[in-house]
Amino acid sequence: MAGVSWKRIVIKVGSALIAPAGKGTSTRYLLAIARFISECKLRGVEVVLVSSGSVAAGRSAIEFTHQPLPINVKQALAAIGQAQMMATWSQLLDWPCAQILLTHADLADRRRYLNIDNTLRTLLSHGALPIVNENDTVATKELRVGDNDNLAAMVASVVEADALIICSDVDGLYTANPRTDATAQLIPRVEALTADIYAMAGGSHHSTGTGGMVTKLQAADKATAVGIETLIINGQRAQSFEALLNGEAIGTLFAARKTTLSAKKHWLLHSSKASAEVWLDQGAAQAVQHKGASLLAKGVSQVQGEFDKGDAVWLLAPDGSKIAKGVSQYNAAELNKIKGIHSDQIAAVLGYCPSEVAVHRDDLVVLQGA
Ligand SMILES: Nc1ncnc2c1ncn2[C@@H]1O[C@H](COP(=O)(O)OP(=O)(O)O)[C@@H](O)[C@H]1O
Ligand SMILES: N[C@@H](CCC(=O)OP(=O)(O)O)C(=O)O
Repeated sequence: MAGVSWKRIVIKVGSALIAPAGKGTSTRYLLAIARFISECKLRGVEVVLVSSGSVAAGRSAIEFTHQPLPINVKQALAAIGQAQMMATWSQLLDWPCAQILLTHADLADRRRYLNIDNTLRTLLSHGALPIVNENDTVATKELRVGDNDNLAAMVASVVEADALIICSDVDGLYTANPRTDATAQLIPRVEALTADIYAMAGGSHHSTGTGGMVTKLQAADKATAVGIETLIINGQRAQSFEALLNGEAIGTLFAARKTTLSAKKHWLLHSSKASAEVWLDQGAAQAVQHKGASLLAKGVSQVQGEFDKGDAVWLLAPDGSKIAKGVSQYNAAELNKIKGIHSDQIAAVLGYCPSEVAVHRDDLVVLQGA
């Protein structure tokens, strides 16, 4: 394990640690985490904290009996609790704490993404501690990441962290949910996020948690894919942090994969939002998947969903499997008109031809295993 030889880390802290009683905030577990953060910073490691807990913190102010909480109520509680959660961290840390609230829409927009990147790096270079959470009060279903495990992986990718440390209320990934299966065994190291590994993960057992182990595996998948090693540790134990500082093995370590993707392609793959689908004919699917080719309008057989020029879209093989994600040079209506035709006929059909290709190879990522 790399221990404190890391240069930059992202630490994600779940609601169960911030609000062990299910509401309000408590320093019970945060004290050891704050000490760990301070020790890392003193040793020259840059730290970004992704902290959940605004909804749970807000619950101390207003009592709601409905379960699950309606979305508008969660948004109201987040608005109350975010300030309380930030204040609790600020009390425990001798460093300037900077609040960063993000939605998926912010990360999916290339310009906003670059601004987020700049702000985070500026804060780090000035010794501040960025504390990131989802902007729950403004995020609708379509705009949100939905859970802070995946958000933390995206943030780790933005700042090109060496490690993502997910602090939860369980020792790591077990072969099954240890709360329901007494025979479950802790897995100390995972080399690849296979279907067998995903099959081990269950949901959360408490009402403040989002996603349980499933979203932690998704986060590990995202982070390790871009070369960031990921750890799930028990943030309720102070010993977890002592072990990390001593470079001892703890929790579950997900080994980083070797990556050759550019930063732009990382963004495209993990942060850009794509919902529309562009279906390819067999020849185009082969060329995109195996020959590093751009997608020409001629190879497009069907366009499903709405998108603008510059939006990310999924590229599908004739059997409907997703083979790549790319930025379209045309909006959905235009691509529908020019699908199946040669590039030199685009101007005749549309009256203009801003691009010879529908998706340029530089703006396209082929999915691994596709
Ligand atoms: N295979 C598994 N190994 C470990 N924990 C699991 C597993 N499957 C489900 N879980 C559950 O996931 C929980 C942690 O996720 P969650 O409650 O969302 O925490 P957090 O608030 O830290 O994000 C554990 O407490 C456990 O109940
Ligand atoms: N953004 C939400 C937390 C969402 C979330 O992922 O919670 P958790 O599973 O406890 O990390 C909040 O601040 O309450």
